[in-house]
Amino acid sequence: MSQQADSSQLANCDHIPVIDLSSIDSVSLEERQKLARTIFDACTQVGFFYIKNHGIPEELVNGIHNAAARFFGLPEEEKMKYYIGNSQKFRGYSPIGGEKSTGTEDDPVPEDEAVGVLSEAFDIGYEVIMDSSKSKDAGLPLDPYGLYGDNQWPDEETIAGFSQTYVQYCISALDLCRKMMKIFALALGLPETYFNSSIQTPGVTSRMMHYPAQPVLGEVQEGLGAHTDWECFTILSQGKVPGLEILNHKGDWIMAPPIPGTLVVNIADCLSTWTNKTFKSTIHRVNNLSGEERYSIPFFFGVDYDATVSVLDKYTSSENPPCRPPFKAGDWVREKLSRAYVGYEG
Ligand SMILES: O=C(O)CCC(=O)C(=O)O
Ligand SMILES: [Fe+2]
Repeated sequence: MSQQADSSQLANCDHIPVIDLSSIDSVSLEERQKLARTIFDACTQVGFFYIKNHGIPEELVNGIHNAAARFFGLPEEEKMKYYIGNSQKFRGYSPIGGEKSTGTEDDPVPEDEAVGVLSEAFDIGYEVIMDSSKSKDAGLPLDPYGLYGDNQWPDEETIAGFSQTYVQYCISALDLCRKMMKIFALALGLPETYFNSSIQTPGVTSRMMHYPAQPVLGEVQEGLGAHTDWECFTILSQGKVPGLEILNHKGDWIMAPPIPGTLVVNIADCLSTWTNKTFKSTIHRVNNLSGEERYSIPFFFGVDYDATVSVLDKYTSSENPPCRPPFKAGDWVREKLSRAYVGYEG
């Protein structure tokens, strides 16, 4: 992996910075620009950073972790009522071994060698009620990519308050993501509103994940194989148990252990593409060697599925042509999802 990955997928560091987001809402442009410069450095050197003072209330973070532990604690046949294979939009429960390591673009795992991962997941996608910028009766856009809607929520009798808890978390996370897109625009020397027209009905997904403890690195399946994320960026709440690692340019896996009061942000493929890979979409994986159960909640923020992701002119030159031709975000995400599960293509 480390030999083949291009440098835009490798962190150029030995540690992951912690960034204080207190000034994200500052009325002072100067303060916001200062924050944007710090974020630019983290995105171009590491592709990962912790955020503190991020504005997602602690009780929502604790609530979503409790909901995840309750969901994964259900008997297998109960969880399978929400099996992802019932959905044409990649929404629902994927059992242990149900997802496979697909590798990265530069180093894909061949289809016949892909191994099921040692984790189980429950996946949801964008709903209008998760979006504080929308009225309750706003509709979803036309969806040629088959990715909006159709969440399979467990009913109240199975887990009381589950969907409300998850939706509340998503509202708060989505608000934060919209603010982050403004700071990213500023960091790239663009107007803060640059991405606004592309995040009207953003391609948001989130999942709860459960990683059972694995005894020894390399002797059993990985919790989650080496990969990059596909959307614009991810906000990850990883509870109290370590397991996440990122790959650096020396080929070392750097631990990204939980830091109380913080969340982890990582840049993903679409935002990396916009910047002609100036922002790193860094390779990461999960191995839970802690001896404890690990739960995490990634929140993947993407642009509208119908938005075009296209390398910004300012990041190209005759020596540095666009890394990819323009593409629709929905095409990109659906293609990746269709390869991620064992025996299921959506
Ligand atoms: O569980 C984690 O810490 C990371 C999960 C992750 O990388 C993913 O779901 O893409
Ligand atoms: Fe990831």
